Amino acid sequence: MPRFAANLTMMFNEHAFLDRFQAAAAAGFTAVEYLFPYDFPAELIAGKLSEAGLKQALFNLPPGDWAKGERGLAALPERRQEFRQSVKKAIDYGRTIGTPLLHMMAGIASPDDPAAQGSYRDAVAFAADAAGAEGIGLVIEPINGRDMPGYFLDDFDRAAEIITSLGHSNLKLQFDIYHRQVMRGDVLTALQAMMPLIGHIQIASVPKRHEPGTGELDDFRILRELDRLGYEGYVGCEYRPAAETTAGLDWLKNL
Ligand SMILES: O=C(O)[C@H](O)C(=O)CO
Ligand SMILES: [Mg+2]
Repeated sequence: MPRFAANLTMMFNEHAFLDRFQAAAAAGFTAVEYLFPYDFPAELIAGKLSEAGLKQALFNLPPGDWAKGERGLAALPERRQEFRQSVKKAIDYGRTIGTPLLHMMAGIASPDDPAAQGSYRDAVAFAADAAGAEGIGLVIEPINGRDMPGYFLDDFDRAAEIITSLGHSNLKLQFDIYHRQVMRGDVLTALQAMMPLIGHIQIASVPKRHEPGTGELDDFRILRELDRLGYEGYVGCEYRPAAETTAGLDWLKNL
């Protein structure tokens, strides 16, 4: 079975964020991911990882003003300077925390807008170069429009084309099984076809985004397929527990 990373933004919400590291370790996780560490000093996050004996799998670049509905800056040409500062901040955090991957969100913009398209491609190249210079990988993730209306990167094939055409060795796809099923289905075929491009995978049940094994997909068959396909990255558990987090972990114990 693949290596799993607890998503501390979605899971263990019974605890304050900084206490979730120990809670995840106590529940048997060896790695974590989360959206944003920026409310805390990077050194404090690094200390929590070390105390809990956890590996960092991934976190996101700053998204702009999340509370105001911003979901990334890369496709917003008027925000180029702020975007470039966000890349530096994420890399500074990544250097201190020790993450192998950073996820760059695209932003709320029309995928048909040529200015947004140009801004996004330039941003991906800039961020991949900057992260690569530090030995860090960059992933981009198609996100479905039901959960995130107006999100620029709303198509797996377009994400694959950007990755392939830009050709950065550290630029990979974040394949969220939940989003794939909501957007397009055809999960196993897409995983097989895109495996050379995939740097990170996430899982949650569809449609409720709860624990794997509680939705319309045979999540456990998909996880076995990842083994067969030779996937060696992490699977991020980016799901909202249906009830108390540890009470919902039988799916992991019974794998
Ligand atoms: O929502 C998701 O699936 C993404 O993984 C993310 O990082 C932004 O919410
Ligand atoms: Mg995701």
